Amino acid sequence: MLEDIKAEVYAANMALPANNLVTLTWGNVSQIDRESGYFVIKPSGVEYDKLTVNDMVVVDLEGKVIEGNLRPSSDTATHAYLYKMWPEIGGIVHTHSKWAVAFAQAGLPIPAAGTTHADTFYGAVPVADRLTKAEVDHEYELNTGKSIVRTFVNNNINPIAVPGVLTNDHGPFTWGKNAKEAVHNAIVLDVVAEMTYHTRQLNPENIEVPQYLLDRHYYRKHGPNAYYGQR
Ligand SMILES: O=C(CO)[C@@H](O)[C@H](O)COP(=O)(O)O
Repeated sequence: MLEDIKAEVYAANMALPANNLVTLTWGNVSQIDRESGYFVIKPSGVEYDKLTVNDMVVVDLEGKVIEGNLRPSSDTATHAYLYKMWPEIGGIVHTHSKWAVAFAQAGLPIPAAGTTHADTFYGAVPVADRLTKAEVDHEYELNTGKSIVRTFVNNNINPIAVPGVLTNDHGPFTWGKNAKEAVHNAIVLDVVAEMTYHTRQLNPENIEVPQYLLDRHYYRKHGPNAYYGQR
């Protein structure tokens, strides 16, 4: 099982540069095996063109390395916290995709400006609170995870309906049932960030998609009555 997940996580990590979501060694993808409680994540700081499936690191939810010779991603504690708090997610992606990072650095959420957004995110993609100096100085990555969950709890946002967030001053995290779906959501997030930036330039008065259209487009793809694509 973990060998299969290693292959999926490796492929998902390689999809980040392939889709222009990262530069250099930025970003990371993981996927959890809920039976064992272990998750597989990319190693820290390894160039993507040098990465191999055997470099993937298996860690437990405390971040302890279970299998692998390399240090796991520096964001491992963020992934672990999200897996602990949200048992229904199976894969997590962090990128530095440029349009989403622009919104994150501006401290702005990405509003649901159209159906492209609504297909994947049932509402605005929120921006988490700026971390305090104390949160950065001590357990930064864990506190990044806590800021994400706090944002969803305090704003009553369902993380399954809105599978992404902008960490303030930093960049996007997305998630899904597995690593592949989390990468899909990361791709959509950056596309809609760029679209929304231009939409706001053209007509800031017309930025929010009406609720009835948000409902139609989201539930066309999600939920028991979904009819998008093939069975
Ligand atoms: O946010 C950052 C750097 O600003 C990190 O998330 C890097 O983007 C990836 O780190 P590793 O996963 O290679 O440790």
